[in-house]
Amino acid sequence: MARLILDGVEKSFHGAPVVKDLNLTIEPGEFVALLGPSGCGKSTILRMLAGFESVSEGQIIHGDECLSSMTCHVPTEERNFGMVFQSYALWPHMTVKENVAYPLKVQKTPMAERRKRVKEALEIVQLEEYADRLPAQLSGGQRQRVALARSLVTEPDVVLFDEPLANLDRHLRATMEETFRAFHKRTGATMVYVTHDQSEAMSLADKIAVLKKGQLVQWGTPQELYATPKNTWLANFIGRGSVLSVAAVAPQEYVNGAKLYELICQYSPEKTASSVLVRPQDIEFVSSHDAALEVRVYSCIFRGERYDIELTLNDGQRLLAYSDIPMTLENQHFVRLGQAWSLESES
Ligand SMILES: Nc1ncnc2c1ncn2[C@@H]1O[C@H](COP(=O)(O)OP(=O)(O)OP(=O)(O)O)[C@@H](O)[C@H]1O
Repeated sequence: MARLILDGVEKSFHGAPVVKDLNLTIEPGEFVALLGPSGCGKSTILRMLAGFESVSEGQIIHGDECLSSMTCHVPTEERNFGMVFQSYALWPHMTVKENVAYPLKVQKTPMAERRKRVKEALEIVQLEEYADRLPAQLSGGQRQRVALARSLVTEPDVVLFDEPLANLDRHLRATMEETFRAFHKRTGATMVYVTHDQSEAMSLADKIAVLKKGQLVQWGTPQELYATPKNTWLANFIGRGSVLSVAAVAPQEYVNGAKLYELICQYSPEKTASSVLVRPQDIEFVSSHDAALEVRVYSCIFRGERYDIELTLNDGQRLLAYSDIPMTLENQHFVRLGQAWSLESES
């Protein structure tokens, strides 16, 4: 197993850049998500990793081998990468076991070894009993598990996933996330997973590369992205919370409750302002007016385990808080904010 490095990778189509100066080092066995809105270049990056696309600049290195650069290009079939697509891409006329065996057939693996590996792969995705069925006789989740099994029979160093859960319903997605986690643990392969769903990326990946318009916005663990997002765009994209305009403060630092109270009170739209992220769990409803903000209830939504309360500050800004009990619209309350994270303005 080897490290996968994207070093200054760029991609342009007809002169229009879609991936810009991308630098990522993916450690062996890491589960990495490429996350971003539609059109940000995720699939293009995956296609360059797979070898379906060349790079316009920079290089992709795996271990000590150059996979792609201006001067080299290792073809897809020589990369030993597995691939799983949104559309499953199964052969409809082949049974489950024939589909799973297909990459081994192409590699001309001896029959006995082929049987053994197919059996093992079907075991990992818990589809042994379905080996003789055709894809049309399976559910969406089962078809995606066949695609998973097929991606791992060749014992790939890296498995690439392009929105593999996009066609499944919410319940099945949760089950499949479990399958992916188990699959990763069992195989230990490096995984690169494209998604536009932040909760999917957060729950599956060791590290996430968040992309916007072909550019890397932030690269870090899910916990880092949640706790210390770089800018206002990322703060709005990852997790739940409120971005507030406050009086000027240095970016990329935690602001404690007392300081935050001052910054909110000193804020005026005419002066230089900063943005801070306040997570709902850092908002406390209090009875004392002392160093507390006056708010009004704008909306109250039941979420099962709690209520989402949207509050309006005196200057009209909105703040999302949680409550165990419902609150009446327009009622006045006082809140104290425990802390906030200061953000860079969006570039
Ligand atoms: N072969 C191509 N020729 C020209 N433009 C392309 C080509 N492939 C992708 N693009 C453009 O590159 C940009 C990035 O596309 P890409 O499919 O990588 O985005 P994405 O983040 O995966 O989006 P989605 O989540 O919608 O699949 C888009 O503007 C797209 O139109």
